[in-house]
Amino acid sequence: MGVVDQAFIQAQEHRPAKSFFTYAEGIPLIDLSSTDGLVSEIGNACKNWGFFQVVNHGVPLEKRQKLVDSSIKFFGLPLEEKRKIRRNEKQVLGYHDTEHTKNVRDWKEVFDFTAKEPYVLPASYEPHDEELVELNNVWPQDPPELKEASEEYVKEMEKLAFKLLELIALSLGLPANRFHSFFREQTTRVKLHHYPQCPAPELALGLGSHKDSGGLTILFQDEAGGLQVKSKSDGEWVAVKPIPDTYIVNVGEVIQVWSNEAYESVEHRVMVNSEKERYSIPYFFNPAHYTMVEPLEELTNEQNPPKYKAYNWGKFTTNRRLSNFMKRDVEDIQISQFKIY
Ligand SMILES: O=C(O)CCC(=O)C(=O)O
Ligand SMILES: [Fe+2]
Repeated sequence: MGVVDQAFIQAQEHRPAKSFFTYAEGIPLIDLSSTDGLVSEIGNACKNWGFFQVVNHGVPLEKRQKLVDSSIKFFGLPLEEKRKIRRNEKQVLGYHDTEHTKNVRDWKEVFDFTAKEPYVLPASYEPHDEELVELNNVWPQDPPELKEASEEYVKEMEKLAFKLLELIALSLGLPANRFHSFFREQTTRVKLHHYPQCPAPELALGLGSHKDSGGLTILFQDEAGGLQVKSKSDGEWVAVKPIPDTYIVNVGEVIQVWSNEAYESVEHRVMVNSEKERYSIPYFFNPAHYTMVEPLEELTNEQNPPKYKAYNWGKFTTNRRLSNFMKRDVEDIQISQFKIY
């Protein structure tokens, strides 16, 4: 064993280059308060990048700060304290410090909660098992304000999520509310992330390269930075510059499939830093568990036939969650398994 445990070591081709602090131009910054051309700006950003940042997003800064502050307090507790609300295979909400992405351990600790209680999911990913589970959030005793901060935060975030969803629908030439019914019941989740300083940032990643599998992700990252996105134009990793009071938005694989690949979900990862720790909070806006995800009829035709077979969102996410939780011998489930060639 070297400075960091073997479980964290990325294969050579996944190790981060040293270009951490060079922020490339490109990731669009969109002002949500503008009335002119907003829909086409969103459409272009989704098409060309799959990622964009938004300002004037409507989420009050103090609500976010309250959650960030309570998250810092929580992660500052001794490990035994945090492990009292430890997540497990069945209870997927709570604290977790051994998350894996593609079978390599991530240099981070997390606290997961659902935006809508109860969180309803299939009991297993086996296709014929119809049993469901209903989960509720588990809050730590300390800090006591974490629960309230989280509950207030998700109320604000939901407004932003629906606004973005409408803009995306319009940009695809659909009615603004085209996606709403999928989100009437949701499996929306939030993750508080803490990426501690890492003695070997050239060998490990805070979060390995992946695509988000759900609907939309709306991410807060603090000023430490570290998020990188794989550019669609040249395949290079581009760092997303932290800009105060903005959110980073990316389309997940569910939108990729609904849009029949008009919008693609893009790979991203998090680099760690030997000097600075980092906090981030992704909000994963996800449809109801029973949603059958498939290309929308309006967006397909004879020239552009559906590129995917329908799949069940709940089964998909339940399967994927298991790989995040532990190292498995099998590869993670991928939407490419539903691709029609
Ligand atoms: O921490 C971040 O900046 C990114 C988080 C992320 O990509 C994820 O949790 O899916
Ligand atoms: Fe992600």
